[in-house]
Amino acid sequence: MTTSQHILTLSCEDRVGIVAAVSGFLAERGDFIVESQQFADLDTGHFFMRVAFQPGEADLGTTTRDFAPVAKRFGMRWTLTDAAQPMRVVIAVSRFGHCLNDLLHRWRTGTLPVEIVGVVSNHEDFRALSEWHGLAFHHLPVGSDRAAQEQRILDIVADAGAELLVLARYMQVLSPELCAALAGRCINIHHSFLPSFRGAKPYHQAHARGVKLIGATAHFVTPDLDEGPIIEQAIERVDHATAVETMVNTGRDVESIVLARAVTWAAERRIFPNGGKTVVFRR
Ligand SMILES: Nc1nc2c(c(=O)[nH]1)N[C@@H](CN(C=O)c1ccc(C(=O)N[C@@H](CCC(=O)O)C(=O)O)cc1)CN2
Repeated sequence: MTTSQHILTLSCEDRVGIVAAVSGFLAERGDFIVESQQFADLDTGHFFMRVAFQPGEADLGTTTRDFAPVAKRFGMRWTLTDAAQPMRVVIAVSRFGHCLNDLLHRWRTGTLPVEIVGVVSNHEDFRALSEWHGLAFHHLPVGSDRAAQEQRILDIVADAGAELLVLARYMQVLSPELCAALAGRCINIHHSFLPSFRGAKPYHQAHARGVKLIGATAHFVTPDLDEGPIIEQAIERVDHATAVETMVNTGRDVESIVLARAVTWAAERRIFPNGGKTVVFRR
């Protein structure tokens, strides 16, 4: 029988005694720490911590109630979740389906710790694939009323009880209002090694520049295009003979791997926004 695990995440202004207070709280209750990571950002004075533990007697609700005074004492932002409850995710896609297909395959084969609860798109291309996986597919053409289209996206995310929106090559720039509504819970895969080659057609930009490495970047979505806090990146070597089409094909695999890692880490509560950057407690 798998033993349940709870995940505590917290961030606060740094000071002496935070780790002792957290581990002491858990030890007193017979909670068994399985994994613990913390980071003190000496530049900002901020502290970040993630603890995965096998609970003793108390259930999630009781531990949540009992931890609140500790959190208050340190002015923490914190979450306490049950690792057995997968994060609910909506995926957005446009015309390139390799990242969507990869996420759906990993989910269906049990190698992506999420519950995918819907797909939205401004095109019809991936309705069949989504419905084959038994998922609701929402075709939301941008059209003239962008605000209404974006409100539909928000409604679908809310109605599905989704905690995360994944832009899996969704090629529409989200408005500042939508970015604000989804702050810290909308991840995009950009098909370049940011900060190089922002915007549309990054492989053509890379080819024209004659780079020797191409890559992909998963980042939180902010109003400034491709400027959001970076979560994960990866690269592949190319050379003078690499055609742009080959770059696109090579890039697809890198994009899929980078996005799957970022979604996995988000689902495992390993990612903390830290100003314009992130703290990621990788396994
Ligand atoms: N507010 C944000 N929205 C989006 C971001 C982001 O970082 N902030 N990332 C993009 C994805 N993306 C690159 O990764 C990207 C998407 C779209 C464009 C673009 O120029 N789109 C054109 C329309 C293109 C089309 O319809 O095919 C446009 O919107 O005018 C550039 C980069 C997702 N959204």
